[in-house]
Amino acid sequence: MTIAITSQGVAPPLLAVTGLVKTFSAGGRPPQRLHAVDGVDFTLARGQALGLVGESGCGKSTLAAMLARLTDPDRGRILFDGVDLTAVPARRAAHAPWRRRIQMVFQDAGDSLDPRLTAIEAVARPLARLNGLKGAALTRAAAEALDRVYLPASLFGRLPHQLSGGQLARVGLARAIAPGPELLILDEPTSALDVSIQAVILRLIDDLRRELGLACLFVSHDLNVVRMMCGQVLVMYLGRVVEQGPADAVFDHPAHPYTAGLAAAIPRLDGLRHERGTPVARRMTGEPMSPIDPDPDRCRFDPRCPLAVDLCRQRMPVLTPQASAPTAPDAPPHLAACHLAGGTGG
Ligand SMILES: Nc1ncnc2c1ncn2[C@@H]1O[C@H](COP(=O)(O)OP(=O)(O)OP(=O)(O)O)[C@@H](O)[C@H]1O
Repeated sequence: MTIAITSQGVAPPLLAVTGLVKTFSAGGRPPQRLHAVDGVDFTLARGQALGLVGESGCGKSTLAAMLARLTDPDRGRILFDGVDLTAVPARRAAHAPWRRRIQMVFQDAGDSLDPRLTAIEAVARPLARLNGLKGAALTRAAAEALDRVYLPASLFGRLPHQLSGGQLARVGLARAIAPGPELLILDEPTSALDVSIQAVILRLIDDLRRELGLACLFVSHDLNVVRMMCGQVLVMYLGRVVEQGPADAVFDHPAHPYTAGLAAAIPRLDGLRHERGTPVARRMTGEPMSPIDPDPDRCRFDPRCPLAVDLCRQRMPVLTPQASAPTAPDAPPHLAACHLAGGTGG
C-alpha cells in the first residue's frame, strides 16, 4: 500500500483499494466472464483529486460504482479511513455508518433526481436519512447546501423539469455535499452540459473540494478536464491500470504507449500536438482485445501496441516506478505497466 507522505509526517490514505475485481456474466457454454475491472490497486489521500481516465468500456464507471458501494466487487478490498467497506454488501450500504462520508455525483443530474421532488426536497431527503436532521434544522441545512452551490433561493421550490442543466448540476452537487462527505465520487459530472456551463460547474467543484477538504475521484473521458481538476491520474485500459501518478508527470512524460496515445490526442491551446505521443497515437489502430476471459499472461494492450515484442504476449506487465521528471516530494509515485517503459527498476 502506498502511504502519502505529507508535511505533517506519514498519513494513512483516506482510501486504499487493493486487488479489486469485477466480472459480469457473458453467457456462452462453458460460461464466460467479462472482466470489467481486473485487479486494481490505488490510494487516495484526504483532500486530493484523482482523475480516472481511459476509453469507453475500460471499466471506469464499474470501478466508481464499487467505490461508491453501489455494486459489490467479486474480489478485493476497499479500505476507507481504515474501515473495510466491502464488509457490508452493496444492497445494505445505504444504512452503513460510513454512507454519509462517501457521496456520488452522477453524469446527468436530471436523470438522477426524483422528478417529484423540488430542489430543496432533493437535498433534504438524503440529509434526513444520513444525518438524522428534521424540521427547521433540516430545511436550514438543505438551504445552506444550495446556497453553497450558488442556486438562487427563488429556485429552491422548483421541480427538476423547471430547472436548466446547469441548475440541475448545482442541485446534484448540493445533494452530494450536504451530508458532509470526505470522499466525493464524480462520474462524468459535466459531460451532459453545454461547454460554457461545464467550465462554471468544474470551477465550482474545484472550489468546493478546496473549501471542504474533499478527496475526489473524478471519472472523465476528457483529459483536459482531468488535468485541470486533478493532481493525480489513473489510466485504465480493459479493466487494468496501465499508468498512474502525478497528472503532470503522466501527461507530459507518458511511460505507457496507451497513455502516450491518449495524451497525443489532447488538443493544445497553441494548436500543436504533443510531439512525444503522436507517432504512437497514429499507429494505435489494431483491434482491441476482447474483455471476455482475456489471456491472463498477455498484455491487454498488445494487439493495438505499435511497440509490442514477444514478451508482451508471454507475461502480463505489472506497475513499475518510472523515472519521470521530478515532482513534489509528497507526490505519489509515477508507475506504468509496460515491459518497454523505462522503469527505475525500483
Ligand atoms: N451490468 C453489466 N453487465 C454486463 N457487462 C457490463 C455491465 N456493466 C458494465 N459492463 C461491461 O463492463 C465493461 C466496463 O464498463 P464500464 O461502464 O465500467 O466502462 P467505462 O469505462 O465506464 O465506459 P464509459 O466511459 O462508456 O462509461 C464494458 O465492457 C461493459 O460493457
